[in-house]
Amino acid sequence: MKAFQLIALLQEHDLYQSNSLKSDDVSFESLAYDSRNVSENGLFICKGKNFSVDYLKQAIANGATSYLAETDYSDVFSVPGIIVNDVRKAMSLAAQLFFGFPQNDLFLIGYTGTKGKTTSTYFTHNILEHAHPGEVAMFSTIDRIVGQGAKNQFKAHLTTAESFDLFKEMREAVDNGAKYLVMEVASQAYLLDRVYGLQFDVGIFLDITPDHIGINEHPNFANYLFCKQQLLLNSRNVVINADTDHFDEVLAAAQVSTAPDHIFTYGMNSDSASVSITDNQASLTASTFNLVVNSDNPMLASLAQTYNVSVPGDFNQSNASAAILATAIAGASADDMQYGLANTKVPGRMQFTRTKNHGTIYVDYAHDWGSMNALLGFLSTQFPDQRVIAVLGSTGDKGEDRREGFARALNDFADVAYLTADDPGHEDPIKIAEEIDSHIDHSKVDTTIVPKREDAIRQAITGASNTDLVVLAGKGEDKYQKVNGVDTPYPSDPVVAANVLESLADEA
Ligand SMILES: CC(=O)N[C@H]1[C@@H](OP(=O)(O)OP(=O)(O)OC[C@H]2O[C@@H](n3ccc(=O)[nH]c3=O)[C@H](O)[C@@H]2O)O[C@H](CO)[C@@H](O)[C@@H]1O[C@H](C)C(=O)N[C@@H](C)C(=O)N[C@H](CCC(=O)O)C(=O)O
Ligand SMILES: Nc1ncnc2c1ncn2[C@@H]1O[C@H](COP(=O)(O)OP(=O)(O)OP(=O)(O)O)[C@@H](O)[C@H]1O
Repeated sequence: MKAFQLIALLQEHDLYQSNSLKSDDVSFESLAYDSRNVSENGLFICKGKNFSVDYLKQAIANGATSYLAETDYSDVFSVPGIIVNDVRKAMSLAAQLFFGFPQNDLFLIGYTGTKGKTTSTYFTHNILEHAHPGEVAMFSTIDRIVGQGAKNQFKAHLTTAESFDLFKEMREAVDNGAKYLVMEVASQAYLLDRVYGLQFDVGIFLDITPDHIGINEHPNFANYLFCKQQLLLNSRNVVINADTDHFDEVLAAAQVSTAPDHIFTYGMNSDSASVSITDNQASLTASTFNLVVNSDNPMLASLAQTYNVSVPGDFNQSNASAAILATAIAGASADDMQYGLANTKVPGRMQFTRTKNHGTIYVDYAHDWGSMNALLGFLSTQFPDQRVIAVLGSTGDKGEDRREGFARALNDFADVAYLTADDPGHEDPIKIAEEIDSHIDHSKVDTTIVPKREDAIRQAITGASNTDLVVLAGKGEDKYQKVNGVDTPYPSDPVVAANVLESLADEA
């Protein structure tokens, strides 16, 4: 990457301020935002609220020959700098340039929403993989897929990676033959300019409920909604859930930059949506629905079919419909969609085990009011004769208002609750459980506080009869508990449940 190319790009975006390079013809052979990862002849990016000049010092010692920053450090270091007025935006552009604009070789699908991003991303990946085997990359909260084989699949650190990592992984995917990329776009991605300058072929808005508001996240709900809407403003085609809260505002935001024939909507029994979900039938382990096409757009005509979804929950029919529209725009057939939806499992999302004597056990990632309400509401309304037994906690150090929300969902839909630890952080898990408990209506919910999660799961499963629905909520397949700033090893909910069933001689 030549310095003059970067400077020209920064100027185009009104980000450039000055430089102290001897010549703008110099090249950089590496780029890094972490001083520990700098290599020879590198450009080091100084960013972040915890940034310290010591990192720049270390970067120089490790081979940085220049830096990109909002602050001019020429009175401290002799190494020259490129000074900009917004280093996060500049980092995204530098990464795109350094990795050769990999997005230009990809059909790019992005999902935003408080809930359903990971599930819809998995659905989309599997539909497109059926249509184009080996050509579909996926960046989800759980994992990244940048090519074939185990070496090209790895765990994710963030839902949406820092721009540098994002474009690096995109480059790897393109070099491995990817032509499609489906990714989750967290609201923080726009808050922190991780996807600055990126144009999506399809941007999908799944839903919004208050969450992710607080220190290190969004200052208020208006900012959370604003950031989510940015995906629509940066997408050529837009798909919106007609049943989402704030639908009118979301649609109005999309209409600012997208022509009406590139805006698609879906909803439950909604005549005004482009496609509507009808005749939905749910079992404990799967569901089926029909899609009715209300639009005269010929691209949608073949979507009027029956679809089977192998991840239970009526909310997953909504996620499936989003994936159907997104992949239709990408050129997939109804056959690809039917195959993909019927053959997708999502780790830690509505993962179920049917036992012989202790009911059906669900491991699910629900960890805020919106998801808990959808999950418990689905089970208790669809299967009103079966008891719902929930095991849950609430994370420490953040989202305190989730605690009251969990109690509300339990009051509305649960019969029995075991309140326990879920990433307590620097807080006492018993105090968190007591806070949830203080909002519970004990005439409706039989509640027990059990500090250790393994014990809570054991008690819940042991006490369940063969018609009960046992929900282990919040941690999915996580193999750790965050305690006092440390990821403390934890076997994971599915493993704990399997061990309990083994000891009860009640494996499915
Ligand atoms: C608030 C926030 O998003 N912070 C992210 C951000 O931190 P930051 O830019 O403030 O960086 P920092 O941690 O203050 O460090 C300053 C800089 O010094 C560098 N450094 C640090 C140490 C050193 O020795 N040398 C060095 O150069 C760091 O690499 C960094 O560039 O950049 C870091 C990586 O560069 C991220 O790890 C970090 O995510 C934190 C861990 C986080 O938890 N973020 C959450 C809120 C988040 O982004 N969540 C979303 C949404 C999830 C959802 O929808 O559910 C996500 O996309 O995951
Ligand atoms: N459309 C939906 N509406 C409400 N709840 C949902 C929906 N889809 C999934 N859920 C619930 O939310 C949980 C998380 O789902 P998923 O991982 O797909 O969403 P996400 O947006 O990636 O979540 P997060 O941001 O918490 O990682 C599920 O385990 C389920 O309980």
